Amino acid sequence: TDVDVLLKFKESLAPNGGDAVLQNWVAGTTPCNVNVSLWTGVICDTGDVYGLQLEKMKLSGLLSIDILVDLPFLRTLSFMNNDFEGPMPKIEKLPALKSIYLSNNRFSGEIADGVFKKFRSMKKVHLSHNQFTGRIPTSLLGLTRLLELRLDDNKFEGPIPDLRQPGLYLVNMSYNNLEGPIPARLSKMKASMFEGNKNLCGPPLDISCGSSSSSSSPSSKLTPALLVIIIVIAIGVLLAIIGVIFFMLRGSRKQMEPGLVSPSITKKSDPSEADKLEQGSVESSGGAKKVAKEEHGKLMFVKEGAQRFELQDLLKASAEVLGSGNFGSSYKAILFDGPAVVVKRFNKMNGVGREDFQEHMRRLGRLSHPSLLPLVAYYYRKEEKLLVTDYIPNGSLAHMLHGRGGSNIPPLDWPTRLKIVKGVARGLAFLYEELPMLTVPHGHLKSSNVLLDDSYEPILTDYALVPVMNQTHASQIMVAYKSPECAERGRPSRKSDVWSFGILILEILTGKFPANYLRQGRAGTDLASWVNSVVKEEWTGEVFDNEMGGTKNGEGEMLKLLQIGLGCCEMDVEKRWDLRMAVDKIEELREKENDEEDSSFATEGEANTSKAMTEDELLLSTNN
Ligand SMILES: Nc1ncnc2c1ncn2[C@@H]1O[C@H](COP(=O)(O)OP(=O)(O)OP(=O)(O)O)[C@@H](O)[C@H]1O
Repeated sequence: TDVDVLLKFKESLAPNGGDAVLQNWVAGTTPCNVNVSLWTGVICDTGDVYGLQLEKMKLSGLLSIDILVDLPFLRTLSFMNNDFEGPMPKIEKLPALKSIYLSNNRFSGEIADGVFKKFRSMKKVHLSHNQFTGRIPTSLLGLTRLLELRLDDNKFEGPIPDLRQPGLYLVNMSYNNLEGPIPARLSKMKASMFEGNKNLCGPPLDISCGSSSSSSSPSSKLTPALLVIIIVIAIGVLLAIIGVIFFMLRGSRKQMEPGLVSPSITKKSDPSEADKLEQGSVESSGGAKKVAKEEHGKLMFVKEGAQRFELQDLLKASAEVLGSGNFGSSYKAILFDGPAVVVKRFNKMNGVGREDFQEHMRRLGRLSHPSLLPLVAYYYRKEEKLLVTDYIPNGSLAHMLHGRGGSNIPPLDWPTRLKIVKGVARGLAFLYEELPMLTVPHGHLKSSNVLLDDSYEPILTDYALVPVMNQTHASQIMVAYKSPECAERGRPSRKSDVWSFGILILEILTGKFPANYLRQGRAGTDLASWVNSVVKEEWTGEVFDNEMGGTKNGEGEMLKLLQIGLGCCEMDVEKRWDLRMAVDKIEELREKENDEEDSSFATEGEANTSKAMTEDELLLSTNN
């Protein structure tokens, strides 16, 4: 049974730390109750074991995943962020897997070329940050449904196989010893996905492949006989192409009826999107179909220990509209015998397949940090998605900064504002660490998405949603996508969230509301002028919110925070601080100045911030 298999697996992990972390894997109990997982790290689908997610558990030693062959519904395995070592685990024994995550361990050695030969549905292969050597297995070429391939930070060598999968949208080969041309299919990916290699060439890198190939095949080798053969082959190929085009034209003329032609064209032009749209209904395995049926109309709980309720309970509960945001509406619902929860209804996620959605929600469900609002449950239907979280009564930072109106709630003082910035910084650092696969781990950091608890500690919400967003909407709506690099080049970077954080810091310090700028389409440039105005005012000393109390002896620290904000708001991504640096500098801040001046700040920090420039340079850089 599943229990026997899992217990055997636990036994294999026992000397590796498994006993300590898998304490509730106990004989006589069951791992799954329908879709609710009762054993740590087990993912359940309609009572079956669908996956294992044993991440960041300090597990070490060898990993014997071949023990798991007797779990017929096993489709996903993750052992990321542990300390496993030894050769590539025998994943080929589990050919039904759809995703395998082994990143951030100490696996080593060569991977057999045929390892991926038997997989039919493999979509995600993550092997980053290990010590794999040798060539990249060419059997990856046969994974027709592959979406994500991460091999970065290993010691792979030789050429990159000619990957051509249409749905492949994430590839990271950086920091290996790879060489040769980058396959044409990958030429539109970010250059950073290939950096740190010995000898890769061709787009997206700025290194041309020309010189090495011409030196290896000098023209002197082209004897007249060889030339004749090449010409004959070329003519043959040309004739064949003309023939194919001729027949295709004849065929398509016959079929050219509008209603029939357009759907197939749409599907072919973006197979990954079509694939995603159809997931859930096209799945051929009985298991997946069963899931689709069972889950229909069901709330899926991801937070351990959360009080359970049904969708019906939510519908019956008294509800209050909290607001209508960019994604849809948010409601507060007070359950009959339970807590108040917030239900956020998303209408911009329609392109996401059920499995991708579930997988991401489960990942979010496992995140636990005092500065993050935990996801409690989700609801998936093709046309509609709901996310359920706890209700936080104190409202948002946006409300506290800009919406107190005539109420007698006092304005936030400097120590509280600093506490909020520190909490946000820690939450962001946690997201960056836990979700290294996301370019923008938060994606939507703004003051209405920073809620405040009773003691004004910040709680971030609406984070890490980019992977389940419709990409067009993500780029139109999400705050990180309003960063200058997105406005200019249409692409976010690892520092786009830092930019949003910088804007938030400036908002907290100045009390001004950047949302007016964010709403406009050309936010990158409009916000640049806002930052610019902040910079100008700093020089006249009027930049800080005059409602902010508790500033006595804190002005120096406030100024430092302002510099951090500006360092995060650098238009130029290269010059912009990275998150780690911002977080470290924020942690050093105090409410009041000490007598001894903190010199470390001035050296490293100022060298990189706008503050180190003259006013003219500053205005120039923010105008760019
Ligand atoms: N869990 C929660 N507890 C209390 N208030 C919340 C909660 N989640 C959201 N809110 C508040 O409800 C209001 C609506 O939130 P919603 O997330 O729908 O929109 P938004 O944050 O204004 O915009 P966007 O859709 O771009 O995130 C906001 O004022 C927000 O601060």
